[in-house]
Amino acid sequence: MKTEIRQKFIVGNWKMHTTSFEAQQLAKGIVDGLAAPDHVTVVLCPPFPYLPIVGDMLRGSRVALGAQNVYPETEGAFTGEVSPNMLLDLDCKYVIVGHSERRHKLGESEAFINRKVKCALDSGLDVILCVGETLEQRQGGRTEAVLDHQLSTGLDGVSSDMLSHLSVAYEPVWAIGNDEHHATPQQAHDTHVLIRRKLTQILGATWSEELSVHYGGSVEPGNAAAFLGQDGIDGVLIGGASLKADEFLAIVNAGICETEAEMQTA
Ligand SMILES: O=C[C@H](O)COP(=O)(O)O
Repeated sequence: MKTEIRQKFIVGNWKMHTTSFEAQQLAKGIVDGLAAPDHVTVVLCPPFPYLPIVGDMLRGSRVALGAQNVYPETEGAFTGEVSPNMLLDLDCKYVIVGHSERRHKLGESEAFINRKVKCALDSGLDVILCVGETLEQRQGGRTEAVLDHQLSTGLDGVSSDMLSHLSVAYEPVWAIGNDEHHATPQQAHDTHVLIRRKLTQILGATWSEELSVHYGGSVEPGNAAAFLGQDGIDGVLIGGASLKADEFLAIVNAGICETEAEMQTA
């Protein structure tokens, strides 16, 4: 049985997928099919160019708009970058920071990710900070040390009055979009325990209990309930399965069922 009930999050990260038409249709399919009650937060993170189109589709619905990245300055000579204010101007509420694809494919450093976390929070965005170890790090027994470092540096200097706008997503790099290696719900749970312990050290017990910690890595309709049913997993960050409205909605429904089951046993 879960020890507490935190708001469930179901976040779709479309990564660098869809055309403008597909983005519009996908958002429409999700809005039309959604029956999420208040205790489930649903967020869609389309590519930057499609934020306005998707934002239009989400207006008046229960689905929030999020971005996949942000630059840690409010404005200036930063060719090709997008500021927190621009995201807010497009009605974004959330932003993903420190996704493993940006850490490993685009070389983002811990210090840069920390600047993004603080700038986005200070600007008024809600931040989803991603952390996770590579397969090599896991096999080398370094998972806990890697997560400790990512959390300590990522959250360095974040003031406590901003913490209600922060959540953490655990995404083992080896389990993302990977047909060969999948994390089991038990592995995800065990690592969430490590993360919660580290959050307690950094933020104190009260904030650690308040903060939502999500799981991401090959979540799909068939396994979503097993992940969402784990004690300490408060939501899921979905890549591939968020690109089909029916699959994404099935995962949202798994979140609704898990939360209602928890409410009955609380
Ligand atoms: O942001 C989402 C994660 O990278 C998970 O992606 P995936 O569901 O395709 O494994």
